Amino acid sequence: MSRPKVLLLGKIDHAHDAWSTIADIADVIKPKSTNRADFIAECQSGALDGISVAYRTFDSVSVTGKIDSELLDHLPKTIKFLCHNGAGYDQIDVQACTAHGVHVSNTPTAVDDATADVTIWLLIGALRNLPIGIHALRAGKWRGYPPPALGHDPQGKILGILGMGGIGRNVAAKARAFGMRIRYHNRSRLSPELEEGAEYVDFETLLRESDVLSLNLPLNPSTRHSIAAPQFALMKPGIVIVNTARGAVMDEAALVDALASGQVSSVGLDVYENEPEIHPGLLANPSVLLVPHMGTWTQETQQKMEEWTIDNVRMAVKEGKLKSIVPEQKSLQAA
Ligand SMILES: O=CC(=O)O
Repeated sequence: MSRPKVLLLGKIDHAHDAWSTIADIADVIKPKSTNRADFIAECQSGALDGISVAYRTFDSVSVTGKIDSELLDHLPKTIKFLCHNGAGYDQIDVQACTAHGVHVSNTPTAVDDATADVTIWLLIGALRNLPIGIHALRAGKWRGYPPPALGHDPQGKILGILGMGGIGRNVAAKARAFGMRIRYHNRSRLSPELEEGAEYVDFETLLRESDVLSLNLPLNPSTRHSIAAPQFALMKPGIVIVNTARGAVMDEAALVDALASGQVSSVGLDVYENEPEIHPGLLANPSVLLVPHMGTWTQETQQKMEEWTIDNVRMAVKEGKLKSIVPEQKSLQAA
């Protein structure tokens, strides 16, 4: 019997030992292409024929483009599993994968601590006006007393969390240590054990009453621009917003307007609507805290994410199922 074939889209940077175990159970194929047109031609040439499982990284989008219907039409019909290294899988059209019989996995839980840590860092930094101080110091404008804009303490403030999955709950746990009062909105209310005292509120109440809003929801067609001009208008004036989810869950141009009017006093952002481009209005604003998509950017977490993805590849090859199939496809896989 011929050996299973696994397609590697992107590269393994950390979990080399775990990846080497895949070579024991399957032939690994790496595409030669460096752009979508060539990749499609490579599929058409038959070079990838017979693959049943693919491992993909976030950066491999530069080779394949989005995993959409067009691409799936060109991939060999033998592909049944797509193992994505990352928590967010907005580069993948899951509906199209389902229609093509491809099951998709991501890396939940592996990213929770690192992403929540950066969320808290951005939250405290934005709340305390640290960017203004940092800019003043670097511009040689520090005269021995802090710049005039006073920050705010987190203690007693309402933190509204939009999206209470693993990352949202981890943010809540960490924010409690800073004395914040936690409220959340989610597609569905959590069990009391998962809520751990966080108060479930409707979306509008979350917007109207939060002092700080943390965006921790996945990006998909129904969450795109969840926060746009009408939502900014409902918010408590002077709110602080933190986004470590995906840029496009918020309308970046409307955010720039809300900052200019003072409706939003500051933001801490790890993600942007058109990465790696950043709206010039954000770059020009000294009171916003911006980092370049570094939520999971630690040695330990990158290693965990690769190992998690490799576990999915191994299960797909050996058992024909995934360790962490994405929620939209849960019903397609028997427990
Ligand atoms: O952005 C990081 C991830 O989706 O894992």
